[in-house]
Amino acid sequence: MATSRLKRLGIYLRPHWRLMLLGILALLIVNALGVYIPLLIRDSIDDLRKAFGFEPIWRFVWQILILASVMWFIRMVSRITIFGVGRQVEFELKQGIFQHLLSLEPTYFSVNTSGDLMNRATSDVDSIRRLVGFAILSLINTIFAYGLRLPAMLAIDVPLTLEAIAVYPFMLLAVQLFSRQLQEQQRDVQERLSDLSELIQEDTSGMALIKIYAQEENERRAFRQKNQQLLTANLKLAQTRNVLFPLVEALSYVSFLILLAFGTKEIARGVITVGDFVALLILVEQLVFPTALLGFTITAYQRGEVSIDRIEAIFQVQPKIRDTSESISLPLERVRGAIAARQLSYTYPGASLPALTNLNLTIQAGETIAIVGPIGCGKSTLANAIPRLLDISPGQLFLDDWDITQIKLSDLRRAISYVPQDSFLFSTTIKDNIRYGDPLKELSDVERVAKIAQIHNEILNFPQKYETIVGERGITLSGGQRQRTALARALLIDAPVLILDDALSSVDNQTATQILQNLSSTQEKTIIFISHQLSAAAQADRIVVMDKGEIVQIGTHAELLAESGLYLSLWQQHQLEEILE
Ligand SMILES: Nc1ncnc2c1ncn2[C@@H]1O[C@H](COP(=O)(O)OP(=O)(O)OP(=O)(O)O)[C@@H](O)[C@H]1O
Repeated sequence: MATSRLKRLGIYLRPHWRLMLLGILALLIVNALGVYIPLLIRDSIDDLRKAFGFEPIWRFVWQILILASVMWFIRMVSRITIFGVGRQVEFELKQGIFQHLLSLEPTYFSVNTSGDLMNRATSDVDSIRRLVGFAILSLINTIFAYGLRLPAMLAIDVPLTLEAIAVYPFMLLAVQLFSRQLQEQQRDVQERLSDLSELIQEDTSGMALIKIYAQEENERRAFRQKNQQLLTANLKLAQTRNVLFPLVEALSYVSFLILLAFGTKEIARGVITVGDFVALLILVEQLVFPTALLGFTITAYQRGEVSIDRIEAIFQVQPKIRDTSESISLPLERVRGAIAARQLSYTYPGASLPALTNLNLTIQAGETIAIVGPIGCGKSTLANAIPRLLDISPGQLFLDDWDITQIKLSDLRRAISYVPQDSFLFSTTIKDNIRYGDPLKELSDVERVAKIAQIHNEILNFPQKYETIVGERGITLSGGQRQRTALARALLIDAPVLILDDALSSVDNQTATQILQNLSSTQEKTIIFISHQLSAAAQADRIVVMDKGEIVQIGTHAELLAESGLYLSLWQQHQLEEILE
C-alpha cells in the first residue's frame, strides 16, 4: 500500500486510537488464552494418564470452562471495539463527504453524476469500513495467532508442527484467489439488483406512459431479462462459495490427517505424549480460521486502497467559489439592492464561446428589471452569476458598489433570493417547503407570502391544507403550483434582491403578469424577472434585451416598441402566439 494511503488510513484512525489499542490488547489476551487452554488440556490428559481420578477431572473441566468463558467475553470486547472503530470511521467519512459536497459549486454536480457520488459515499466508504474494521482485526488476530501458537507448537515437536501446517499456504492461496472472485461476484449481484430496482422505480413512475403506448409486453420482457441476470449472478456467487468453503474444510482435514499419521508414530516412539498430541491437534485447528481470514483480508486491503483513492478524489476538489480571509461582512440591513455589471464576461469551463460578453448594466435599488431574449442568449448565466453560483472574476459584478467576489458568500446569498425555473420541493409539508429558508417562521408569515405568490387559495383546497405533504410521499403538484410554492419560499426570506429565472414559465401569462405587478408594487425589492412571457415582462420598470451573450437593447416597454430592434420582433411573435393560443 502506498505510503500516502497508509497516511490517510492513519488519519482516519487517529481519533480512535484508544479504542483501537483496547481492541488489540483484547486480541492479544484472547490468543494467549487460546494457547494456554490446549496446553492445560495436555497437562490434564498426561496427569490423568499417570493417576486417574474424578476429582482432578472436575477441576480441569471447571478451569477450562472458566477460561473459555473469559476468552469468549474478551473476544467479544475485541470485536465490539475494532468493528466499532470501523463504523465510527464510516460515519465520519460520510459526514465529511456530505459536508464537502455542500461546499462545492453546482457546476461540479453537472460534471459528476449523482449515481457516481452516491456510489462513493456508500460502497467505497463501506470498503474503507471493512478495511479499518474487519481487515485490521483479522490481520492483527492472524499475527497474534501465529506469533503465540507457533512457538508453543514448535516446543512440542518441530517436524510434526511443520508437517501439520504445510498445507496452510495452499489454504491461504486458495482463499485469496477465490475471495477476489467472490468480491467481484458480490459486486455483480449488487449492480444487477440496483438495475432491477431502477427499472421497477422507472416503470412505476412511468406507468401511465407504458399504458398509453401499450408497452406492457416490452417492459415485462425487459424485467425478465434483468431478473434473469440477477438470478445468474446470484447462482455464480453461490457456486463460488460452495466450492471455497468445503475446500478450506478439506485442507484443514488434510493437516489433521497428516498430524494423525505422523503424530501417532511419535507417540508410539515416546517422542511426544498423548497430551502433546491432543494439544497439537487443537492448536493446528485453531490456525484454520486466521489463515483463511488472511486471504479475505488481503482482498479487503486491495479494495480498500482503491476506495481510499476514490474518496480522496472528492476531498481534493477544492471549491473555487469560497470566502477568503479578506472577505467582508455585509449585514442584511445595510444592503440596498443595487446591482451593477461592468464588462461582465463569462465562459463555461470547456466551452469554446463565451456565454456572456462585456455586459454593462446598472440596476437601481428597488427597480423591477425584466431580462428577455431568445433561447440560449445568456439570461440564466447572468442570473446565476449574481449570487456567485458561477465563478465570476473580480471587478465585474457589484452589489451596492461592493464587488460580489469580496462579500462573504453567506451574506451575499442572504441578500439575494433566487428562484430557478425548475425549483426543487422536498418531500415534506407545503408549510415546511415554504419556510425552508427560515424554519422558525409562523404559519401567518407562510400564508402571507403564499397569498402574494397566488398559491394560498389552492393550498386551502389541499387535503391537509398547509400540512399537506408534497413530493414522492405526498400529493403531486402541477408545474405552476410548484413554481408559485418556490416563489413563496423565496419571498419568505425577504431578501433585498429577488431573481426570478423563468420561474413563472408554467403559470399562465395573465397570472404571471398579476404576480409581477403585485411584487413590483408591494415589495421594496430589486426584482430581476427573466422570462419569455413578454406580457408580464412588459410591466417591468425597464427591459433588458439580450442576444448571443450581449445586451442589445435597454428601455421601457414603450421605448423598445418604438425602436426597430430585437424586442419589437420578439413582441410581435409573442402577440401572434397569444392570438393562436
Ligand atoms: N453548464 C453549462 N456548461 C456549458 N455551457 C453552458 C452551460 N449552461 C449554459 N451553457 C451555454 O451558455 C449559453 C447561455 O445559456 P443560458 O442558459 O444562460 O441561456 P438562457 O438565455 O437562459 O436560455 P433559456 O432561455 O433557454 O433559459 C448557451 O449557449 C448554453 O448552451
